[in-house]
Amino acid sequence: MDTVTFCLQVDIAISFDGSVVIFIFFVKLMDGRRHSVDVPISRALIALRRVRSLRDPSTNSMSKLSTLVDNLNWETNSNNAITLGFENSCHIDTKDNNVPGWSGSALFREDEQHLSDHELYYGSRNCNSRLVTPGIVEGSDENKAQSDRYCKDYGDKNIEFALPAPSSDCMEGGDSCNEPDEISMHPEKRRRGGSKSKCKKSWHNKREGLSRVTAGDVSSRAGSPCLSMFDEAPKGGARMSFHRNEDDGCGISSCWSRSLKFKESNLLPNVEERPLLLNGESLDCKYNSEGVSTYMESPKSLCHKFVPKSFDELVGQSIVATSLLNSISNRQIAPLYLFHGPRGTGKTSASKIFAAALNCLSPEIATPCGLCQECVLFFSGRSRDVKEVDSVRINRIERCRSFIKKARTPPVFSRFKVYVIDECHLLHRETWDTIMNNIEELPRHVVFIMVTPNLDKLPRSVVSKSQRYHFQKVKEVDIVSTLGKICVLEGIDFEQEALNFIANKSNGSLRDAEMTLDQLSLLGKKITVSLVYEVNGVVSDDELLDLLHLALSSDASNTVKRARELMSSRIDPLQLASQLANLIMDILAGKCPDGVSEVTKKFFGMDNSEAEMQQLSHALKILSQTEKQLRMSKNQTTWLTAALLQLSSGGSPHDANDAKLSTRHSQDGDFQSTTSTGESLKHPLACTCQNAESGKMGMQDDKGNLELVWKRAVGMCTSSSLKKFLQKQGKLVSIRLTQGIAVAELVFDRPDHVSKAEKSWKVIASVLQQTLSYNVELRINLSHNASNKHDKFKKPSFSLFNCSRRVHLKSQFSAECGSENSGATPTTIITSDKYVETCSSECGSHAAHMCCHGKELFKTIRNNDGNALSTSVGTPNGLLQDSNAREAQSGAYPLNEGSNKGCPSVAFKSRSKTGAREFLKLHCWKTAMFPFRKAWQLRHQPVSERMVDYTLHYAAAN
Ligand SMILES: Nc1ncnc2c1ncn2[C@@H]1O[C@H](COP(=O)(O)OP(=O)(O)OP(=O)(O)O)[C@@H](O)[C@H]1O
Ligand SMILES: [Zn+2]
Repeated sequence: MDTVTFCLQVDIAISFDGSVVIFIFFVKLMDGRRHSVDVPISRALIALRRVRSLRDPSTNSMSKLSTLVDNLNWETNSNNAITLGFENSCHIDTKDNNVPGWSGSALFREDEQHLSDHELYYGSRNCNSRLVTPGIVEGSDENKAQSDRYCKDYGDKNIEFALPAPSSDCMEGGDSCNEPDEISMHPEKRRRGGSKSKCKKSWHNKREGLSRVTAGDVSSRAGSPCLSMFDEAPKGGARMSFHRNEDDGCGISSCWSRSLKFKESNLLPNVEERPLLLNGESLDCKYNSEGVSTYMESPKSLCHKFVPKSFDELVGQSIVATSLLNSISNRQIAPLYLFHGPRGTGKTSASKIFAAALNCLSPEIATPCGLCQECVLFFSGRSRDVKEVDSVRINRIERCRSFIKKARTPPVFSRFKVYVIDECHLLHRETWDTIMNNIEELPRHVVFIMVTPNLDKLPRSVVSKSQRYHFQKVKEVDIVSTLGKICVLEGIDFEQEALNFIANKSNGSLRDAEMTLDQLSLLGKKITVSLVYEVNGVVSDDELLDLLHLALSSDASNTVKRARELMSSRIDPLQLASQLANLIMDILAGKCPDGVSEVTKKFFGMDNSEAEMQQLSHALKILSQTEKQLRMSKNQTTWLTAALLQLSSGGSPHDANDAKLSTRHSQDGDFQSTTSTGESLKHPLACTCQNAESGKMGMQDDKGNLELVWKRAVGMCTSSSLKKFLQKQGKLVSIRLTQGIAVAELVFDRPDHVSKAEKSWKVIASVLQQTLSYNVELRINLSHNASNKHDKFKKPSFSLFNCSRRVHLKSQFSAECGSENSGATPTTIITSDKYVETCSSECGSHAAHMCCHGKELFKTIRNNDGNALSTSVGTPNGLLQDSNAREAQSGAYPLNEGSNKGCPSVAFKSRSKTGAREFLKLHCWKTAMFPFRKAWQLRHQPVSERMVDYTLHYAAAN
């Protein structure tokens, strides 16, 4: 009689609602070969019965689940399957035969009476496990109340039915390979109680030899996500274990804090169509009461949704990606990695990808595959061996020690225990010390990935001992193409220009770009450039250029108007300053932004002269200083406006009618090229405006520069005696820029030298003007040392004063000054504030302000705004006669204030652009006594309290 041999094949599965199904098949043996491995059903039952041993994670009590298991209801159905149901409404049901596998955690819900919510680890496409559709077994009413209690008690707890994985000890030669059929409450416990058999196969081997699931492993392998894992796993290791998503108290969160939480059911009917790595959606699937998947928790943002999950998806970091991949394939894994670089460039994402890749079981190089169990565990935020560490929490020393202690224990499932410490610059010195002291001794399976945007804040020893990977800013072109892809995938209508603009403004941060896009997409409109401007509170490049042009043209009134207009409604002052600075940098780099008008494109021509470039770089400096000030200021609009008015001070006045910058060239053509001490030497004034915080423009004297300037200026003197005198006795001690004028301070050691120099002040001012290409205001002072010697002459009540003379480079008209004596130094005003008298007479549209003292007559011409336009001493003849400038003479206003003749408003307005504002603080000072009448530096007075300004037409100075 033929004997037909059968064996039992048992498959076990868990359904959508958390019910457990056991399928038992009778398999006929043919030709002495069996098609499946026979496993005694008792073994499977034992496995499930061991659920009793599960502890209540909150109370550590076993009782509740024991009762639960007691309520298991075994039934057979027409498919010869045995259905295991929980009595009560906890039932078992799988909806689709195509379910490739299972491993899930059941979540007991208060509002539902059955195991309503479970988690599923995706199975491999290659998985051959078989599942049949069982009938639904409804639980009886008798135990409803009891079941309710469980549902309540475990409302927030996950019961995880985790598939066994090869013990990580296999790699480390640890103490256990998994004990068959063990059901443990926790991996740690499992390990402790596990078999001591050694399993030393290399991790690499685990990637190979996928084999079919057989009945021998039924209870665990059915639906294994990655079969290769189980080829090396101990047999039949069905495991059920609690998993608590709680912090273990040592600063290690048990899952990726930023990963999508795997909260909901994911027994997807067609997992192949939802590759894990495509986007975050696949993790957010929920099953409703009908078992139909709905997307419950959509990704929070585009950044979230398009978080890169493989090295391929990491944009613009190919060198880093290649290097990391090679280190994995060459198995050269360092204990400490340091990912650093600007924010939003993919460091954190890359650390996760690398962590996943380290443990990925795929034989493919392009890891992580996203499909193997390790990847699935990891990307669902449930890996127990890859953890994100809160850098702030482990700053407590005991926590740090506990963290290190835990790191020593072998991995639960994976090859490597990977700890990612984001924002690691927040770690304290002691924490670093603890980590670094232990890092050498830690087992090879421990890998730290430190992430920081700020390498400078890390201890040097850490930096030098780690494998550093720098994440560069993502290129604009890469950002644009990534945004484009996202728009296409998301069905967002967009203008290419808008994407270009977003990319341009995101400063190399893909995250910033994605966030902007996200925000714009929520408006539900086509993303256009104007929409981007509006939403982001930025102004277009054309508008910026317009403002910059006005500011550089010294068109004060329009600059103020335009700036106010923009800042009142459209843009934050800080943002405007930063945009302007960026624009200037673009101009300096010869980079023309897209979409600007033809006229404005002229700004970006390559033929900007050196002087124009200097003016721009000067403007850039002012803006950068202003930005610092703005951060501390409450009145940002005013300060930015004030700064804009200073932009023109870096060069010659700008011709408002010309789209190009029009700074005068230095007559000394080779001045910039012959200097040798760097950029600041190219133009001595370029470095004089460092001290904006103090409210002064300049006063940062570069000794070498000043000497050079003085040498050159003196060299231009035609009179050899003067040249000699100035060379020997004179010293240029400072140059500072203010309102487009270079205020040069000369000192002499003796009062008679001061007097002598003053007699030649026009020549000195002129040669300085030629050297600097700036309007020059000259101050001739006695040197500090010398003045100390003459302390006896000082009178505190009057102090000492500046004598300043100003030479205007380009103004049409200038005020004039001078004494009666042609060519002689005009007599300095010898009066104090209280003696100033106001004359109410009018000069056309200009009010004349007169002050008298002794023999001198001073007057200040003010326009209707109250701005002083010029000051005169005595008759205008002195200087004009002295200067031989007929042109200037024609513009000189007459002494007779009542007449309009010679006092054209245009002339004065032009004049006012460069210097009028300074005149607001015009004071007349009374000197102490002879011989200090003109040459003393007022040490304890603000330098801005200026003496009478003498102005000289540029031509006159020549
Ligand atoms: N190189 C990149 N490739 C692909 N996506 C990126 C890249 N850089 C940033 N992103 C996007 O920005 C998001 C945030 O990136 P990530 O957190 O990795 O940047 P980070 O450099 O770590 O920033 P931070 O220093 O602020 O932590 C990602 O989810 C992704 O959407
Ligand atoms: Zn993988």
